[in-house]
Amino acid sequence: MSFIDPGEDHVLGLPDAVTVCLFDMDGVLTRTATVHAAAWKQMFDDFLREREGDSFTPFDADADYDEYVDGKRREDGTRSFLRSRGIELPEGAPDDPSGAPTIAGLSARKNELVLEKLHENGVEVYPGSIRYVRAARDAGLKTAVVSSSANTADMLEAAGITGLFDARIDGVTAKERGLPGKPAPDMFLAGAEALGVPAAKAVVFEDALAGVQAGRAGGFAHVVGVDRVGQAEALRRHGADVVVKDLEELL
Ligand SMILES: O=P(O)(O)OC[C@H]1O[C@@H](O)[C@H](O)[C@@H](O)[C@@H]1O
Repeated sequence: MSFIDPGEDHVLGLPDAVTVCLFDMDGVLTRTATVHAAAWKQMFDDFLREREGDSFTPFDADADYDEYVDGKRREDGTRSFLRSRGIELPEGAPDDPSGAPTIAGLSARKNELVLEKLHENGVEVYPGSIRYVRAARDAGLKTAVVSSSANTADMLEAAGITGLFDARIDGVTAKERGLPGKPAPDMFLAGAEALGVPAAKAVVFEDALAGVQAGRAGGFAHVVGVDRVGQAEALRRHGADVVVKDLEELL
């Protein structure tokens, strides 16, 4: 276990070997996990109502989101929640109409809803996280964003924080390179590789259960769980070495 003695002088709460920080985006850097959760709920509830009538059991934007959807690539999230309800749909094609009863169609509808909500409300950051990223860079560490979202580049741009990262591995690059999504470690490993280090020199910052699981599976030097929703124990169980409510706590 890589518990860090708070009495020792570790830079930014990290083991000495660490030279690279890999940050998840939604829920770690930006306040967008709740936007995703709301879009998933609207999409799944519309689908379930249509399929099962008004007595359907709604998608739980906390429990179902955390367990089946959070941190995963879009289509993986769609498949994973439907499977939890015993529903198997055809994969469909990328140009399926939004909302069509296929994995592609429902995933397209979810993205439409996310983009609508972000367009209305903009993208907010967690100021403590941004201070932490700046402090890491000032301390000479390299930084990357590793997010399952295919909207990562636009979100970073909308939040005005693109320039704070040396590399980006996201839902688009994962698809291009055929990388399996979180909880597989491949996206984080690609992030470390992009910055020229092995996993043993990199730290993962994650708020999603699938994300800390990916960090643990990749053999990273340290996995920091960021608990925004009161799931500290579950984050530890899935692989976090330490859990904080905000990265500010590590400054
Ligand atoms: O639909 P997008 O923007 O490609 O994002 C995919 C997933 O990206 C993850 O970062 C979020 O935790 C999920 O909620 C989201 O669904």
